[in-house]
Amino acid sequence: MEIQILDKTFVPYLSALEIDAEVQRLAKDLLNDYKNEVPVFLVVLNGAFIFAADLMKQYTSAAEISFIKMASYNGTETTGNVTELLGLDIDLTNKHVVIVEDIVDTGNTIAALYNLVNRFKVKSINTATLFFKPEAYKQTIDIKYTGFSIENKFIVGYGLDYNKQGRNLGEVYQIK
Ligand SMILES: O=P(O)(O)OC[C@H]1O[C@H](OP(=O)(O)OP(=O)(O)O)[C@H](O)[C@@H]1O
Ligand SMILES: Nc1nc2[nH]cnc2c(=O)[nH]1
Repeated sequence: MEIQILDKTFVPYLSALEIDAEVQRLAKDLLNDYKNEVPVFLVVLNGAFIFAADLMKQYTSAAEISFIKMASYNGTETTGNVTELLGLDIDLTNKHVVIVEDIVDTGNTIAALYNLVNRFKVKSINTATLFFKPEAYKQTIDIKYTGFSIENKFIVGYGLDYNKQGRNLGEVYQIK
């Protein structure tokens, strides 16, 4: 069923079951690749909060979890200007870092995060994102753990907002 958020209409795109299956697959891949390490999951607020909670519950091995708040979107458009709103509170030296994002779109946010994380001498850095928009991506950084590769249309739900609303939807909707 269509939904209305503020001035925009959205149509159902991915069900809670489909999302859950993909989160499970990503957790399995991460568990397999980091089985001999204690990775630091760096969760990018706000959008990644639901994905990160579900992913971390299924990452049943030793890990550190920390948060950073970045923002660049205003409505459905990127401002192209990524700002750090809540900084890093841990030392990443010698750590295996996994950035946890809800969505990689233009890649501006990921590029800014890699610059920030690479200020430390980290052992490795990778990204786990639930959504990836290949047609919008402008960076060369490899996104190793990708859930859904989606078309270049605005989505909401499961943590992702439209003008601050819609984050609490359990399913994902696409703009009509
Ligand atoms: O690849 P990009 O074009 O940079 O887009 C991706 C970013 O956009 C969203 O954040 P937003 O700036 O909307 O902040 P939010 O997480 O607080 O919603 C999303 O959570 C990513 O961090
Ligand atoms: N809510 C939302 N935020 C985004 N940030 C970058 N792309 C998107 C998108 O499609 N939806």
